[in-house]
Amino acid sequence: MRDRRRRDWTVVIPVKPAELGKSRLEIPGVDRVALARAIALDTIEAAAQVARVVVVTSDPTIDAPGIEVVVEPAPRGIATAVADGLATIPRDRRAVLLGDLPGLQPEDLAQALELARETRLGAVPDEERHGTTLITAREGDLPEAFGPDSWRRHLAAGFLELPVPSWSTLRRDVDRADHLVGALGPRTSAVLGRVS
Ligand SMILES: Nc1nc2c(ncn2[C@@H]2O[C@H](COP(=O)(O)OP(=O)(O)OP(=O)(O)O)[C@@H](O)[C@H]2O)c(=O)[nH]1
Ligand SMILES: C[C@H](OP(=O)(O)O)C(=O)O
Repeated sequence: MRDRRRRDWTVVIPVKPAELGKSRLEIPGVDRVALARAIALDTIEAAAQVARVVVVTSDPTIDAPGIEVVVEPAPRGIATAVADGLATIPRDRRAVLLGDLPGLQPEDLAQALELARETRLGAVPDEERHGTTLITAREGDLPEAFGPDSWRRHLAAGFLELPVPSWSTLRRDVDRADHLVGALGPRTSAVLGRVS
């Protein structure tokens, strides 16, 4: 029962083609394209353990068992990708998760989705509280505002902060090399030559 209740959320994850993704993540000796792909797949596979997952991408290598893929003809920006994904799912219990959380623990997403039942629009900031990693809508519109300084803009748009702990892995997005700390998913660890 508990598992069924969790999976009644649908999570849209937009993912740029790996060739273009994670452009700020140059690490000497590491294949950036492989790293970008691994980061996205670790995020997707963790999310798929606790929710229905719809990935929007134009990259055929971004796929995993049990997920649905909305094929983008070409990357046209995050807003268009999110809109394409949201258009394919029912208008209740839906969320958008960014695809750059390679240390995501499924339980942390499950906890946030449980908290999201208490508010119409919920959101989780990244550790620096500049960006946003997850937005949720219990029902109705989901007015995303991803992009630079998105946390401030999501709050202004009426999203309420979901009270996840400060140490939640949902808050640990990876944009720069110094963000690659702590436990990481198996694919990202393998590309970096670390033990997961
Ligand atoms: N499908 C799709 N996803 C996108 C697009 N633009 C951004 N994203 C995704 O949205 C999330 C946040 O994107 P960004 O921070 O802009 O890009 P990034 O690849 O993570 O990192 P940078 O290249 O360093 O900016 C990531 O999951 C991206 O893959 C797009 O045009 N199409
Ligand atoms: C898109 C952006 O994410 P970042 O560039 O930090 O991945 C955001 O937080 O809205």
